[in-house]
Amino acid sequence: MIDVSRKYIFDFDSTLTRVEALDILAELTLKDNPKKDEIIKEIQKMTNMGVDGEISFTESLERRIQLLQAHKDDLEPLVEELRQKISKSIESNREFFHTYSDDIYVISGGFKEFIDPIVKEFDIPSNKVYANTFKFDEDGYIIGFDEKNVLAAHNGKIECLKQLNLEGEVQVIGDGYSDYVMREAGIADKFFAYTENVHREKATSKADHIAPNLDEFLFVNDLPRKISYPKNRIKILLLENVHQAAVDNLSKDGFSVELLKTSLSEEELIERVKGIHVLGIRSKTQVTQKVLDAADKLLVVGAFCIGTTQIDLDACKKKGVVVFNAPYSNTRSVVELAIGEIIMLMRSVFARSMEIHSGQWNKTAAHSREVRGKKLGIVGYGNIGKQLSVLAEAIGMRVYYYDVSDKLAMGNAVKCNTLEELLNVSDVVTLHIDDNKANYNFIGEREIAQMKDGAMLINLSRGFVVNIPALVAALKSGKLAGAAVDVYPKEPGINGEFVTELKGLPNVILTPHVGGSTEEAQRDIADFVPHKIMDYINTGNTVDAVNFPNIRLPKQEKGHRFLHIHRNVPGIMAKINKVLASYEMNVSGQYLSTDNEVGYVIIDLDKKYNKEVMKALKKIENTIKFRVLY
Ligand SMILES: NC(=O)C1=CN([C@@H]2O[C@H](COP(=O)(O)OP(=O)(O)OC[C@H]3O[C@@H](n4cnc5c(N)ncnc54)[C@H](O)[C@@H]3O)[C@@H](O)[C@H]2O)C=CC1
Ligand SMILES: O=C(O)C(=O)COP(=O)(O)O
Repeated sequence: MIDVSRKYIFDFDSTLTRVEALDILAELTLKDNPKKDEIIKEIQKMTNMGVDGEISFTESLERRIQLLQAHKDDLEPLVEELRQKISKSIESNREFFHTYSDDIYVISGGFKEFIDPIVKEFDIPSNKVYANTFKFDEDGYIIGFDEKNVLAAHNGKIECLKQLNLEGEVQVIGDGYSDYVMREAGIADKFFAYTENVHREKATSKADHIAPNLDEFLFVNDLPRKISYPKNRIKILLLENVHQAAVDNLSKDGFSVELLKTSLSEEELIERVKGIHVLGIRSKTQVTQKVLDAADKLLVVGAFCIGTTQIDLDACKKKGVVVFNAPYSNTRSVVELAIGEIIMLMRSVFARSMEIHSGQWNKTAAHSREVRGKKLGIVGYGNIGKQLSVLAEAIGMRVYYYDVSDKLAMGNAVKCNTLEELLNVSDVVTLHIDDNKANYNFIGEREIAQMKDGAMLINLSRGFVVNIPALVAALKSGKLAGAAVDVYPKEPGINGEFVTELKGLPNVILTPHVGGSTEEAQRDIADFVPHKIMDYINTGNTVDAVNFPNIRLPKQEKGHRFLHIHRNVPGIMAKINKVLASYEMNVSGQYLSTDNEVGYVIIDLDKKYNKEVMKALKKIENTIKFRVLY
C-alpha cells in the first residue's frame, strides 16, 4: 500500500488553509482604514488574477504588498488567525502528514514567515517549505519581497520543483492554475485540483483528479485517512423541490447533492437511482420494488414529509435501506389550513368571493354561519387531529373525534366509539387519518349518507381516502353544503394542468396538496430529515427510522465501527461473534436491535484490525449490508 518513492507537493493558501493569507493580513492591517473593504477587494482581485495566471504572479505580488501596508508585528497575529483557519479535512488528517512527513513538500507563492510556523505543526519542517520571503524597511514595514527567489517569478513553481530534483512519482495538490503549471511542464506526474475552499474552473478543468477534500485525495491514493469513504463520494438525489436548506445542510457536511424540482416516474427513477446512496422525496415519488432493485448503492430514503406509503417500506428493509420522515414539521401547517377552511366554508366566503370576482355584489347572510358552538368531527386523532382539536376548541367549536386506536381526549373533546356516531353529529367533518392503503375509499356514498344534511367535508389527508364521485354527487344534490379538498386520488408530479370532477362546484375549496407547504414547515423539514440522514451515514444511528430497528449509539471517539445489517435468522449473532473472535478483534462495544425480519448490529473496535475480517463478515450467510466507519 505504501509507495515510498511518491512525493506530495502541497500548495498553502486556500489548500492547507481555508483562506489566502494576504487577505487575512490585509484584514488585520487595514482594520482602521476607512477604505478597508475597497482595498481588500482589490487585493483579492490581484490574488485571483495571479493564481489564475491572468497577470504575472510577480506583478500580482507587488501590487498586493503595496496595498497591504503591513508591519513585522502584524505577522504574529496573522499566524494566530491562520491556525484557526486550517482546512477542515487537512486538520482531521494530521496522521497522514505525520506518517508521510519525509515525502511532503510545500511549494507556495506565499511567504515563509507565516507558512513555516503553520506547517511545522503538521510535521513539515522549514527546509521542506519553498516560498517567498518579505523585505522590511528599517522600521519593520513590509516593503517588498526577495526578487531573487524563483517563486517570486511568474510560473516560479516550475523552476522551484525542477531544482528540487525529486525522485519517484510527484503529485501536486493545489487550488490554482499556478499549481497545475508544474504538471503542464511535465515535472509533476499528477495534479489534484483541491476544491475544499475555492473552486477555480481554470484549475479543475485541467486536473487529473478533482479533490473536494483531503479525504478524496487520500482515498484515491489508498493512504491512511480519518474517514473510510470520502463523503463527496456519497451521492444524494433530492426530488420534488425540497427546501434549499436541505441541500445546504448536506453539502456542508461534504456530500455530493443534486436537487430536482419535480418528482420522477418509476422508469425515470430506475434510471436515476443507480449509484445514488441517499434519495430524498416528498409525497409524490413512488419508491417501488423495481426502483429498489435498480438502486445498487442506496443506504437511506428520506421522506421530506409525514406520509411514507409512497415508499415500499418492507422492500426497503429487506434491502437494508433505512427510511426516515419528518413526523411533526408540517403538522401545524395542516392544522392552520383546516381551521381557515372550516371558517371559510361555514361563511361561504369562497362563493361570495367568486361572485365579486365576476362583478356581482351579493350582500347576504344566507348560508353564512359562525363556527362558535358548531360541532367539528375529527377523524384520525393523531398529531394533526389532536392539535386541530385544541385550536378548534379555542375558537368555540365543540369537538368530537374518532380514531381506530385509543386516544386521550384533548380539552373537552368527546370521543366517538364509531365513525357513524361522529358522522351523525358533526357540522363539519375533517379527515386526518394516516396514509395507510387500508383507508382507500374510507368515505364513500354510505358514509356521506350518514352525515348531517348540509354538513361540510374537509380532506387534508390522502386523495384515495374519499370517493370523489360520491362527494361530487352529494355536493350537487345539496346533501353536503360544502367541501375543502387538498389531496386527490391522482396528483401530477409537476406543476401544470390539472382536472378534477370537483372543478366548478359551489362552496368547494380546492388546493393543490399544499397542506404542508408553508415556508416554516419546509424549512423545518430541511433541517430535520438531513440531520437524521447524516446521523445514520456518519454514525449508524437509526433513531426515528420508520422501517428499521431503532438504535441510539454512543459517540464513537476513537477506533472503528462496523455496521452489520442481516436477516434475523437463528444463530447469526453467534456467527458474527465467531468471526470477530477468530480475528482476535478487541470489541469495545456491541449494540444490537432486531425486529421480526432484520437485525442491526453495531460493533465498536479498538484501533487496529485485520482488513480480512471485513470480507469474512460480509460473507456470513444472510448478511444484507455491511459498512465500516473509521
Ligand atoms: N395535505 C398535506 O399536505 C398533508 C397531509 N398529511 C396527511 O395527514 C395524515 C395524518 O398525519 P398525522 O396526524 O401526522 O398522522 P398520525 O399517524 O399522527 O395520525 C393518524 C391517525 O389516524 C388514525 N387512523 C388511521 N386510520 C384510521 C381509520 N381508518 N379510522 C380512524 N382513525 C384512523 C391513526 O390511528 C392515527 O391516530 C398523514 O398520514 C398524511 O397522509 C400530512 C401532512 C401534510
Ligand atoms: O407530509 C405529508 O404527508 C404530506 O402530504 C405533504 O406532502 P408534500 O411534502 O407536500 O408532498
